[in-house]
Amino acid sequence: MFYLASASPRRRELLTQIGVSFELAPVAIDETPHPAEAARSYVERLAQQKAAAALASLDDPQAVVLGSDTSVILGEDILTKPDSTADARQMLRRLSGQPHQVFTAVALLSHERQQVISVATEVVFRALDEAEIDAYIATGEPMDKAGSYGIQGKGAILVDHISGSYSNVVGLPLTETAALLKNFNIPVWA
Ligand SMILES: Cc1cn([C@H]2C[C@H](O)[C@@H](COP(=O)(O)OP(=O)(O)OP(=O)(O)O)O2)c(=O)[nH]c1=O
Repeated sequence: MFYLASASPRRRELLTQIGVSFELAPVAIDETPHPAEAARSYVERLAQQKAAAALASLDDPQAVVLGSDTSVILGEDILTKPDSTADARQMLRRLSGQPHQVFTAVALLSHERQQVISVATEVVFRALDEAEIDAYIATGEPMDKAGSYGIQGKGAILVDHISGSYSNVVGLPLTETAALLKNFNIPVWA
């Protein structure tokens, strides 16, 4: 059986989009970055930990589990989900007019083996004014999303352009995920 170790509605929708069948096995882990932890190491560690926690909670020797993590990287800083509207405002101010990177890691684990990959997409916001930032926060959309925006929702209005995988920004890089699933004999396009 194939399990998605995620509470993210985006990841459910993205996997369903490419015709993958799965059961949900969401987990909660500590998402605090280690001191001076590099972005790629951070997202790969969390994806692996989410998948490992789900695998350990399942009574299924045949289980294959997918864990994933998405973070926004601005310079040296890792922007995760905001913990308040003030935090969201601060992140959106910093992202205004700036190129940044979105990293998503995907870990596939079974009791026999594991593979972890990560993908980076560059996103460039146009310059935002305070009124726009406030109006966007008032929609409620930023609060459960890394970097305080959702490119697939109303946040699309903030984005000037991207370079790289779009689905990676939303929460799962589909091309690379399909390749990983193939390695574990999980069918896509079903
Ligand atoms: C940048 C960006 C992030 N996101 C979302 C994807 C992720 O759900 C979320 C980042 O938080 P994550 O910790 O990666 O995921 P999650 O807590 O939502 O779910 P789980 O850990 O159970 O898998 O931000 C968007 O939906 N759109 C975007 O444009």
